[in-house]
Amino acid sequence: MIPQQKPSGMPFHRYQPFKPVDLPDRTWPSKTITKAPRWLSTDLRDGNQALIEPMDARRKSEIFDLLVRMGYKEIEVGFPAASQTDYDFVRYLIEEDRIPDDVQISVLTQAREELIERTVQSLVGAKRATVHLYNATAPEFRRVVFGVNREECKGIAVEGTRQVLKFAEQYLGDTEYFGYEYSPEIFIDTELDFALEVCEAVMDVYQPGPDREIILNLPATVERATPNVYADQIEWMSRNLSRREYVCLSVHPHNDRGTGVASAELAVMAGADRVEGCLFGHGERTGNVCLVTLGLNLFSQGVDPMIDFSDIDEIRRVVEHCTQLPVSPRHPYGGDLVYTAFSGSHQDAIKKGFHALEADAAAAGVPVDEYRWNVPYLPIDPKDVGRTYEAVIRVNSQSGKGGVSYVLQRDYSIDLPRRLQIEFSRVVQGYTDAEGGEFSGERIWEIFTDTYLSEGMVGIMAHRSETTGDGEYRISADVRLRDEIREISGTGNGPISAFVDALAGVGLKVRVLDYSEHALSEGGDARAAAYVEAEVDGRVLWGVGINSNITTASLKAVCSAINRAQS
Ligand SMILES: CC(=O)SCCNC(=O)CCNC(=O)[C@H](O)C(C)(C)COP(=O)(O)OP(=O)(O)OC[C@H]1O[C@@H](n2cnc3c(N)ncnc32)[C@H](O)[C@@H]1OP(=O)(O)O
Ligand SMILES: CC(C)C(=O)C(=O)O
Ligand SMILES: [Mg+2]
Repeated sequence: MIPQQKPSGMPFHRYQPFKPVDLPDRTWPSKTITKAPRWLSTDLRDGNQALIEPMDARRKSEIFDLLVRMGYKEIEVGFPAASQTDYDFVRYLIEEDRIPDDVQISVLTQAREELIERTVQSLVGAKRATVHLYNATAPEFRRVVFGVNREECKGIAVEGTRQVLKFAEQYLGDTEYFGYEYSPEIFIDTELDFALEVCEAVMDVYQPGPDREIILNLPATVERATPNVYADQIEWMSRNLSRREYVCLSVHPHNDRGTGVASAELAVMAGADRVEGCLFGHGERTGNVCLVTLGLNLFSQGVDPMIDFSDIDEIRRVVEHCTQLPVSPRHPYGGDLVYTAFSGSHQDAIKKGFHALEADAAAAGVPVDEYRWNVPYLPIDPKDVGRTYEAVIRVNSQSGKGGVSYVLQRDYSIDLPRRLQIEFSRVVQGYTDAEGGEFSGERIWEIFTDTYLSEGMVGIMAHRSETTGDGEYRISADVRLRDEIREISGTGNGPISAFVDALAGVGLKVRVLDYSEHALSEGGDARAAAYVEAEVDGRVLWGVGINSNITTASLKAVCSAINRAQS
């Protein structure tokens, strides 16, 4: 019988399900995103307001420069009426001419006259600037926070918009492009007809038109619904707003349910033109939607994100430094572990995938870096975001032969035959089980040399050989047998069989089952690795020899197999 789950005893009755939107002819589910939306980074505002230690001017400046370098063209730089630091930072950007001509900065304000005036004043001298005004419109906020009815709530937005225009006219005559953004905060919980009514009233004041767009930003201030509901809300607004061609419909998802990225993506499918978020998802509580994830999700679908993520570690370094918060090792695209496989079956598939990619690219005559990416378990090529392949395969107790042999090949050019891979991976498994944790390339090499290359009962000191007229191979060799040096000789059809014959003369019985070899390096000091699978005393095991002389390497491999049989 299937085990039965039991009631948790948790007070779930205190919560209500989110009401779906009645939109049976919704179109977004069959849409595909084919181009990047407009992005706005609010790292310096929403991101900053949620930090344990808000950024000082130097840190803000670092983030601003990073965003500009990455290609963000719309950047919310602060809440100037909040603090002197925020105000001064906006002034610094303008007065020190730090804002490129093609970057639109924006600043946020509550709909309160004195705050609006100070906010607009902070922008004096800016070539391009947007004032972003917000007021909460959801029923609970109208009732509890503001104590207003619908009409009064709409009045706050309308009056705030008038004041923005008044102060913009008073202070921003020299601004080449003045933009206006309005957010009905808590849009996600606002009755759709009311959100529409407020937005229309704001537009009636602002009068958007050709070359006078209005940004209507519809935030999931606290993400409370599944992403499909948010998408329905956005499609509904997009269909019902008047003057739609002059409206830039913007979304601002937070991540309370952990579905901020899905919400943003479905919202774009539903008609949103613009997305607000933060690098690595900083922002209030669980954060704003992550701009890195959104951008690289597009990239992974063959769509240009219009943002440069090619040095993801540098982006992460700056963000971690400025926010003083770490990025999770599991964070999509940027975390330390996201291009890493520890587990055996993943490593095996990745290793095969890399080989197939190289072979397919070569067959197509295309450089591998340009060839269509298709490697199991790796949604994008780590190199495309500036990572190397070094950290892709890492070894612990979950790893299999693929991982262990990949590391040996990558770090030491050792290309183990398949059955030796299996044998050695069991050896490594014994250590990982016993010691736990991750095993570095050096540690694996140490185990490899201890297992196959260390001295044992028998060792080869020197050898001489000749081929007779009838093709027979004769060898005489000086071997160390326990503590004695012995000269032994034998014949065969090659060095290995002749050596095996010679060993039989001193009572060491070996039957060679398989043999392979390869060069380890190129040039004058080239060394070779030889691998011998042998039956010794009824046991089948592998031996390895490494030497600059390939014959010596193969004789060492035979000795290695014998020594292993003694252990
Ligand atoms: C969803 C968001 O992220 S919104 C952005 C939130 N960010 C911030 O708040 C950071 C910056 N804010 C601040 O530094 C401060 O709030 C300040 C300086 C702007 C204002 O501070 P204070 O004047 O002390 O007001 P406080 O922050 O307590 O705001 C509450 C008052 O403003 C009103 N209010 C809040 N938001 C708004 C708004 N968007 N429009 C109009 N009034 C508002 C409240 O109803 C309340 O009024 P009351 O005092 O009459 O009850
Ligand atoms: C000010 C608004 C846009 C906001 O940050 C939110 O609603 O989350
Ligand atoms: Mg927000």
